[in-house]
Amino acid sequence: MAQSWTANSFVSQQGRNPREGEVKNESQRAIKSICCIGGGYVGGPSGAVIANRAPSTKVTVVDVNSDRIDAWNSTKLPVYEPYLYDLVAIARDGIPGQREPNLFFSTQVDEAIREADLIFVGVNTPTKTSGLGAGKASDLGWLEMATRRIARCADHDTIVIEKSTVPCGTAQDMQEILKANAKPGVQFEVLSNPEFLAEGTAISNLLCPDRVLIGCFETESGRTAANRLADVYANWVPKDRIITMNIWSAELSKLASNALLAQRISSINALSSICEATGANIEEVSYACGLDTRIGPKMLSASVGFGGSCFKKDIMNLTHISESLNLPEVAAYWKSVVEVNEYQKNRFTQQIVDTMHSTLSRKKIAVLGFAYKKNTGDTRESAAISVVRSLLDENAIVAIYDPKVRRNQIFDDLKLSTDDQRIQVCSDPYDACEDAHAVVILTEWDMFSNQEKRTTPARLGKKPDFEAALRASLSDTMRGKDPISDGLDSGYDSGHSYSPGASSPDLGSAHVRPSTPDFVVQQIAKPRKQTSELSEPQQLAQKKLDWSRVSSLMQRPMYVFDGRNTVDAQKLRSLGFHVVSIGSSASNSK
Ligand SMILES: NC(=O)c1ccc[n+]([C@@H]2O[C@H](COP(=O)([O-])OP(=O)(O)OC[C@H]3O[C@@H](n4cnc5c(N)ncnc54)[C@H](O)[C@@H]3O)[C@@H](O)[C@H]2O)c1
Ligand SMILES: O=c1ccn([C@@H]2O[C@H](COP(=O)(O)OP(=O)(O)O[C@H]3O[C@H](CO)[C@@H](O)[C@H](O)[C@H]3O)[C@@H](O)[C@H]2O)c(=O)[nH]1
Repeated sequence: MAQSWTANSFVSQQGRNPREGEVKNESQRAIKSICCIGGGYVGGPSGAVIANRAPSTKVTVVDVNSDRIDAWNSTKLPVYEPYLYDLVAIARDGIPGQREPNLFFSTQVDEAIREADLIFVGVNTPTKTSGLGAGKASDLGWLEMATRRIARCADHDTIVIEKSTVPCGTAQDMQEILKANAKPGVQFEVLSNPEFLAEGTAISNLLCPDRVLIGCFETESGRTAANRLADVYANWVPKDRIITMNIWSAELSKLASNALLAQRISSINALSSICEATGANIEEVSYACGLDTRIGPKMLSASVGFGGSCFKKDIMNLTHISESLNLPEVAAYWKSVVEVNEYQKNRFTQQIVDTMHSTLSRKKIAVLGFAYKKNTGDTRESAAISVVRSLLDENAIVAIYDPKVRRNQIFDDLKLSTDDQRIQVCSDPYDACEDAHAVVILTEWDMFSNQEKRTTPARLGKKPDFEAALRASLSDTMRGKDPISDGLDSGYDSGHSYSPGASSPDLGSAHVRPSTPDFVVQQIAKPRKQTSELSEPQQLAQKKLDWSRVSSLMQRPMYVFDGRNTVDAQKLRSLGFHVVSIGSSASNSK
């Protein structure tokens, strides 16, 4: 695979974004038709948001999986994501008298390719399970198939966007495949536009992204294509958040972001085991560390381990790339992030067994939550899969409740037949808890929490103004001089992320999530009024678990193992539960 690891980004080479000051020409005319290949967790929500924010553009999401497409065309979408249904309904069905439908879901892949000016390729790129690089490298088979299909079908110049997460150099490969197979006279320009949405908050992330990265080849046609894609995003994303850079930087930035995020979780999880072995409490440690603005509070919640389809896959891919570049120490560094995650899952199960008198044999364990995180029905790489498997190995009977994961999915993930008597999948959490010896919380669904707001960190007031504080501190010694305007060296470390005069960053809860912007709430308010239904997130919020009722149903002694620090342990202890939380010392658990 062709790779250019030394290429500098346009931003650093030119000292400015290359989009600045460029004049639009004919080849930059507005994009009229967009195709998203791959109608999964990325393609579906991305298509819905583009269609919603660019109502004069036709957006067609295509997939080879007809069940998925049927679901996108129904009222039961194939993925659960707060506010997704509302956005899909507006763009797919239109609003009488206000807007025409401009979002379509189809299996007619060739037709959608032919019609499109711009094609997002958001197909799956899972870790290879066999062959060279098995367990580490990405399987690029689906991406290559989609690329060849574009080359075969497109009959006019088309911009092809690599949306899937891929190793560096993949865009170059796509460009070569397209060029070699193009119809006469048809030109393609490949861009990298990695997606940073997190499931459960996809709509917020897509509507209000921290940044949009557009990587392009350093040619005139590359920059023109990047500008045209930037114009699509400019329908709703502020221009300063749309960053253009070289294509390899964009590809690597995606893997790098995930690796850095996962590394924080493995770091805090490694610290959680030190807390358990001492008298420290991980929530307090996480809060204290997160107040340092260089560290910040996000992605610092200790847990039973990270899951999801991305972190492990992308870090193993980075490991593989490092090995291929003969950088074994770098490979070992990133691999250790995944190893600590495995350790955390095993450690949690070990705690359950140790606490329950070293045997789970024939004991009923209620598992609350099976998805890899709240607000999604996705179970890919969920920590729950390995924990439940270990519980079964200990001969426990496991009753599972999750508000969004389908019954068959759970059996598939556990590789068990649906008539296996050791597993009960319950549609009611109280059925799962009835006669249980222990409750194990594996997903942080708000409905399991017994506290108003999850996690301890309180919002702090605005950070004191640096200049004012400096003036106040030095006024005595300066004898009338102004320490700032008179050029006193403050000794301030410019490496700090906090710069004098800048406003304080958000110091909210450890698992900070952006809220849905007002313009979405206004739009979705209309269909809701007609049906007077509650949105799905609202319905879920109303189903809060009654822990007193749970206590009346369980066997004695009652254990709660909180793998997500979701409950207020003190409150549960007052109801007679014995609570074991991640990262609290055993002496605090009684
Ligand atoms: N899930 C996330 O939160 C997330 C976030 C950012 C980036 N990503 C990346 O985005 C990509 C897609 O992820 P996902 O979670 O949406 O995957 P997914 O498995 O949910 O969806 C991929 C879809 O692509 C379809 N597909 C595969 N080959 C096709 C082809 N040739 N033509 C038409 N359809 C085809 C599949 O049938 C499937 O429905 C991956 O590279 C992933 O790493 C995922
Ligand atoms: O403080 C935290 C935050 C998260 N998690 C866990 O980490 C996993 C991943 O969480 P999150 O990052 O919120 O979800 P993903 O949907 O996997 O999103 C990640 O992976 C996507 C796919 O590449 C990227 O686009 C996103 O930016 C990146 O956050 C989940 O199991 C969480 O429960 C923790 O244990 N502690």
